[in-house]
This record gives sequence, structure tokens and C-alpha cells, in this order.
Amino acid sequence: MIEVNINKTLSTAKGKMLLDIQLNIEKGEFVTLYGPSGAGKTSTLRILAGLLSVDNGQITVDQKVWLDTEQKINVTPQKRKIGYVFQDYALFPNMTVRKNLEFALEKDQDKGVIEELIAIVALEELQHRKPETLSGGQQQRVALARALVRKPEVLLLDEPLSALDIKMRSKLQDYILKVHRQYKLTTILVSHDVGEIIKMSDKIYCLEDGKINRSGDPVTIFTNDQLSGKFQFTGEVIGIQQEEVVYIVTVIIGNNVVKIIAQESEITDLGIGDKVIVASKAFNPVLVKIKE
Ligand SMILES: Nc1ncnc2c1ncn2[C@@H]1O[C@H](COP(=O)(O)OP(=O)(O)OP(=O)(O)O)[C@@H](O)[C@H]1O
Repeated sequence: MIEVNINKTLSTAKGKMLLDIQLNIEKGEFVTLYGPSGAGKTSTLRILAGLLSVDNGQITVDQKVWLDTEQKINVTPQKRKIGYVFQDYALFPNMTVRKNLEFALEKDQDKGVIEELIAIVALEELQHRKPETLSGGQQQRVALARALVRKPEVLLLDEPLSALDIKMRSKLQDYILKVHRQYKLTTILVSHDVGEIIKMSDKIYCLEDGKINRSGDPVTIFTNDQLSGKFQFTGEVIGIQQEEVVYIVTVIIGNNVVKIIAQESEITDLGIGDKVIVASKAFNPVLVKIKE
């Protein structure tokens, strides 16, 4: 269980903004911080990692106190069991993939973990290459592996996939979910991508102006609807066409284009470019508009 209750005055372009965040995250949960640019998402991750100070507050992880301004406790970033992945991979350019991972080892730490991570994120073929010779997705796999070398309990992911194309993104999402489950991590992701959030997270916290204004299950938050179904995909509407009494809605889901038959009532507030969830329980898929 991660319990966070922190305050920090931030300086924004519009003046001072109080970051005032309370989180209660279960062990093993995958949560996402979502919200407009400047809402305080990255600052929250940096405070958790011990890279940014607070005005006052507490952070407790599995009953271990990482931060308590009243008791003057502030565990150093190195001693917090955290792995951090940034948008811009931040790998050492002069070291091979393997050396980048080895560099993250703690003194006297068993090197076996390197082999294990190389296998998990499929870097065997790439391990002797330098980062500049790798694609963005490959580099981010290295950054993910590197964040796990010290066996963290908490994984912080700050828009790690936003520079990648859709195919790479989906692959990396699968790797992230794999390590999250395999290492029983508690993972906190910052993301703007609704499809990614719905695919990955158990819970979403929506931040605005430094405060959490809503939290809950991502599908309910984005659709105001409690959808359950045999399958759920998120996609974007690229066409709506009337065919006698029904409408054919064309939706792009990843790299696939699907056509869904909809009633007039389903398409009244739907337009080209809208994000939707396509869900199905039995035979007829339903379309639900996502409210970003
Ligand atoms: N160390 C700091 N001291 C004071 N203010 C800061 C500090 N770091 C960031 N800020 C300000 O806090 C505000 C929130 O920044 P933050 O990076 O946390 O937002 P964000 O929600 O992650 O945005 P984005 O989605 O654009 O990354 C910004 O206006 C930023 O300038």
C-alpha cells in the first residue's frame, strides 16, 4: 500500500499553484495519473522518487516511511525502492545495452538479474549494441529493463510511450504489463492516451491545477458508463454512413478498420474523430463515446 499526502507550491506560467495530492494505492495496482499539461503529474512522480522536495507531507510505502516532514524523515532516492522510466529513454550513449543495465546494479548485487531482464524484454540480439543504433521502441525496452535492475517495488512511468508509433506502443504496453505482473510491481503511469489507460490501468486519478478532481475505474471515468463485456477496444470514428434505418460507423482500432452497425440513438452525439469504446457481450457490439 502506498499512502501519499503531500503539499508543494509550484511556480507556473500563470503564477503559484498548490500541488495538493492524496493517493492510496494498493500493492500490485496499476494506476494512471491523467490530466492537462501543467496539472502536476510529473511533479507528483518526482516527489515520490525523492527528486523533488515538498512543503509538507508524508509518503508511506508498505508501512515504511519514505517521507514525513514533521518527523524530518526523507529517505534518499537511492534508498527508495523505485524504478523510473522517462519519455526520453535517458540511456548512456557510450555504453552498450548490457553495460547500461550493468551500470544500474547495486554494489555486490548478483549479476543474474541482468540475464533475466534481457530475456524478459527480449534484448538478447541487441545487448552488445549502443543505444543510438536502436529504434525508439528498442531503447525504451532497455530503459524499462534498466529501471528494474534494482528490483524496485514501485515502477514510475512518465509518458514512456508517447514518442513511439502505434505498433511499437502496443508492443511496449504488453512488455510493461508483463513486468508489472511478473515482478508484482505497484505501477504509476502518466499518460494522455485514453486507449492506453483503459488497456493498462486498474484505476485512474484525474489531476487538474494540482488537485485530484476525480478517480475511479478508467472505463467509467471516460464514458460515465459501467461497461462490461466479452471484449472492449478503444478506437476513433473515421466514418458514419446511413444505410436505410441503421447507421454504419467505421472505427479505426490500432491498425484495423472495423464497421459497426448502430442505431440512430447511438450516433446522435457522435462525430468523425471522436474516441469510442467498442464493447460486446453477445453478438451486437455497442459503441460508447469517450469523454476526454
Ligand atoms: N521544481 C519546481 N518548482 C516549482 N515549480 C515547478 C517545479 N517543477 C515544475 N514546476 C511547475 O509546476 C507545474 C506542473 O508541472 P508538471 O511537470 O508537474 O506538470 P505535468 O502535469 O506533468 O505536465 P505535462 O503533461 O506537460 O508533463 C508547471 O507549471 C511547472 O512549471
